[in-house]
Amino acid sequence: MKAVHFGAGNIGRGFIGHMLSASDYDVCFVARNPKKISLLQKRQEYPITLANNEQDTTIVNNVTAINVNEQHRVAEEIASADLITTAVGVSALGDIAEPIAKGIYLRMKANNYNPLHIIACENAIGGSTRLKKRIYPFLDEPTRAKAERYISFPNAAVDRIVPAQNHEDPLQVTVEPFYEWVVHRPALLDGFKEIEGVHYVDSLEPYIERKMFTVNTGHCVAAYFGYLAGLKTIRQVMSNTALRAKVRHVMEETGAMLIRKHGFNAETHQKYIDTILGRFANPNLTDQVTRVARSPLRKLSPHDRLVRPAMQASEFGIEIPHLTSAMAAAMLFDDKRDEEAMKLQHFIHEDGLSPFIRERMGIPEEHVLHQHIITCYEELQEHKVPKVLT
Ligand SMILES: NC(=O)c1ccc[n+]([C@@H]2O[C@H](COP(=O)([O-])OP(=O)(O)OC[C@H]3O[C@@H](n4cnc5c(N)ncnc54)[C@H](O)[C@@H]3O)[C@@H](O)[C@H]2O)c1
Ligand SMILES: O=P(O)(O)OC[C@@H](O)[C@@H](O)[C@H](O)[C@H](O)CO
Repeated sequence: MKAVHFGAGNIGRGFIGHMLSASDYDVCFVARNPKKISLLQKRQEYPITLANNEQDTTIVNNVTAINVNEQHRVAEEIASADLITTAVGVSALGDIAEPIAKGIYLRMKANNYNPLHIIACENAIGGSTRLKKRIYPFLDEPTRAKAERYISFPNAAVDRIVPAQNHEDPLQVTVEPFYEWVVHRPALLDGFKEIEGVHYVDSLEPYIERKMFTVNTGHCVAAYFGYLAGLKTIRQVMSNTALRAKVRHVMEETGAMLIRKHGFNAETHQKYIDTILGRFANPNLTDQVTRVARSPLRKLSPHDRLVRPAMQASEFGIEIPHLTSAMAAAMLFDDKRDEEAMKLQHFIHEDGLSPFIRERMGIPEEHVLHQHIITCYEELQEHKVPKVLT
């Protein structure tokens, strides 16, 4: 069985490539970095190290790579693949839509009607569906009709913390021991080769919302408050009693919403939160605050980890003072190396807070959260150091 994976970055090598290879898939990475591509082609394997006390290392094998710019080769790989996965960042899905469409066209022209599954492994709700919407406009009508029959786009949730890497070997990747990959089972076609360790579920929404609104909400809260406090790593943030409490409070607020919406058991959910706090504090993992805070416009967008749980909690009448202040903290993220942070600051500077909250976060003026966010923002701006630290 052959898998084509777009993006040979942290999660691509550190999680998806590893899982696929362990399930006897041959993995072809479609990548951009020429050095990594040439090393993957030459070695056909790379080491992955667990961030535990033993630093357990395994070798991921049966891998190779091609450059995304070699359009014909990419199309040929897709034409003969059984599975396509992506981990390029949700904002980059549009960039890989046309190459994938070209592969689908070639596949159908060659009358390859074996089932093909395309799974976006991004931090987004409905990531594979979004990718499908970007691919279809590149297909002509007959190819689209065949794609409807023989190609499926199961949505998924992926969870494993893989920080930015800094090894002598550019292919080596250190990952946390924990992992969870959940795939929407009803979207699987006959003939799908199951990936070992993946959890297949009939309804994905509870899983993706639980993951994004606990792990990712809590993570970015640690990052945005940590940034304001001048801290560099998530571990440092978690060592600060007040900041750790802040992260926990936010996860408990989103937890109240998730428990109400999905009927989760409160005790089990609390254990889930405790496990995540432990993962963030992992002494063997160094994760930069700026990586976790990256792309604040995406993180503050209406369907992402801050606004969506906040709006849903509001609908249930659940109070969310900590989550509200976290949104304000995100709006103060001004790392000059982050393109979205610069755009965010430019927008707020030129147009003001209220238009930003209305237009980019999708929270209208009349919504109770709108003014609360402004109040929190002004407080945080005035105190510079977050109040939780004083
Ligand atoms: N790192 C994590 O802890 C983690 C965990 C779960 C999910 N995710 C999600 O996985 C995705 C990737 O995150 P990451 O941390 O691995 O980032 P990353 O920057 O390490 O990897 C992304 C890779 O995609 C490549 N890429 C971008 N555009 C491309 C294109 N057009 N064609 C081919 N390759 C392209 C980049 O060169 C890079 O190597 C994101 O959606 C992220 O939210 C990350
Ligand atoms: O990848 P992002 O930018 O959506 O979010 C940053 C981190 O929170 C994220 O990468 C986590 O490490 C990961 O989602 C854990 O499963």
